[in-house]
Amino acid sequence: MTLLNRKGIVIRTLPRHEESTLRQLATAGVATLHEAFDRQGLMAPYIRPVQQGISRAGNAVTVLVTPGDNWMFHVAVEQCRPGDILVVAPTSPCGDGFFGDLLATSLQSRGVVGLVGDIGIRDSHTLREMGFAVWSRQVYAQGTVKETLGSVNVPVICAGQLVTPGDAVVADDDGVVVIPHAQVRAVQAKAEARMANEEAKRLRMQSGELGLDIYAMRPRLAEKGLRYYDSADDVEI
Ligand SMILES: O=C([O-])CC(=O)C(=O)O
Ligand SMILES: [Mg+2]
Repeated sequence: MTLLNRKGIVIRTLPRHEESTLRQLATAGVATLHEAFDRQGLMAPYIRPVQQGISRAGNAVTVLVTPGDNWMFHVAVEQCRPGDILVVAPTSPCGDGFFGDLLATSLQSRGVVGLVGDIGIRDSHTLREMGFAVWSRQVYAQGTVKETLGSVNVPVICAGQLVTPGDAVVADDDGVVVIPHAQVRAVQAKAEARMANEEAKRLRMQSGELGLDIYAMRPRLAEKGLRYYDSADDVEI
């Protein structure tokens, strides 16, 4: 029986990754991991960072919230450990300001590396100042209440992606990617190979070599019918 979007539940345990794995994932970054994961795993592009230049990877602690109600954040904080990242999904679309610097302070004190949510957040200036990394659908000061149960650590759909507690969630300036726990090792290996390959290409491009030649693109472009002319006058009408 799936617990997807079931309310009124807190699961106390989740599978977690080694600190070194999370560090490597954060270094690889969202674009590389998405490619290494067969171009899967990306949350919708409306999820944006409130800061710039920060890359984070963590074990997903999921929070299912009712629109306009941030009660479950306080329940979630207690379940968090160092290296976790909070992933928040409302049961139906809501951009209220569920989260701000006070909750961030609480999460930071437990070693949580950031928050990703299909929600609104507030206190964005203070969040940047305190270095707590946040990715959200919008910044909106609208306050929320504490009346309705949601859940902590049940599977949720966040900005188009299924997130199961313990999945690796990686976020940077390019967006957010979710890698299911069991696939992290394989994706990480592919990402390492891809980074080595890109580094070799980067060196060749730095020295002025053309992508056209590095990738041997000329025959395929010709096959598709691409033609070169010395001047516009030479193009037959
Ligand atoms: O407390 C709230 O409702 C959200 C907030 O602004 C904070 O965490 O600072
Ligand atoms: Mg606040």
